[in-house]
Amino acid sequence: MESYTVVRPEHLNHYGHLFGGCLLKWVDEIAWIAASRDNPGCRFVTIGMDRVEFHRGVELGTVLRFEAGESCRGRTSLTYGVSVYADDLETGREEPIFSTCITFVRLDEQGRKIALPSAEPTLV
Ligand SMILES: CCCCCCCCCCCCCCCC(=O)SCCNC(=O)CCNC(=O)[C@H](O)C(C)(C)COP(=O)(O)OP(=O)(O)OC[C@H]1O[C@@H](n2cnc3c(N)ncnc32)[C@H](O)[C@@H]1OP(=O)(O)O
Repeated sequence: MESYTVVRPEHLNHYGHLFGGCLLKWVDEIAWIAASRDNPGCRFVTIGMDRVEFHRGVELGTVLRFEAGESCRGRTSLTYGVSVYADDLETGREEPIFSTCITFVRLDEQGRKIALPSAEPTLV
């Protein structure tokens, strides 16, 4: 799944760059939407996020492109890889700025973990 957002003033930290917490929120939300759309009827909660590293500051007005896709499926959990790119609207080029993997667990109505709809676990 692909999604875009633009970095606005309310997303900046006190140094004037994108606040990392905002990026993590977007990444979690977009991966959750992708998992929920790919698995209709399933309720997912986030259980874990892989290594988080910010190697590049992101400026006000930057257009961010998010790419999320399933990378691994277990019994009750599935993992989505999310990559984030900064688009340069002047040149049309884009630069990778962040990536991580997020794991979700399927819950039933009572909040207990339950098996995913598909039969066999797969690993990448
Ligand atoms: C949801 C409703 C929305 C309503 C519409 C509004 C939407 C608006 C916008 C949405 C925005 C985004 C939303 C995001 C979703 C939250 O942010 S949810 C909030 C944060 N998350 C939580 O509160 C979950 C808290 N955790 C728990 O309740 C329990 O850990 C759980 C989920 C019931 C699991 O129970 P557990 O005994 O800890 O699980 P355990 O057996 O150890 O592991 C279960 C599976 O997870 C795997 N696992 C365990 N630890 C890890 C780890 N660290 N890393 C990777 N995998 C792991 C295990 O390998 C296992 O996998 P399988 O082999 O079964 O496939």
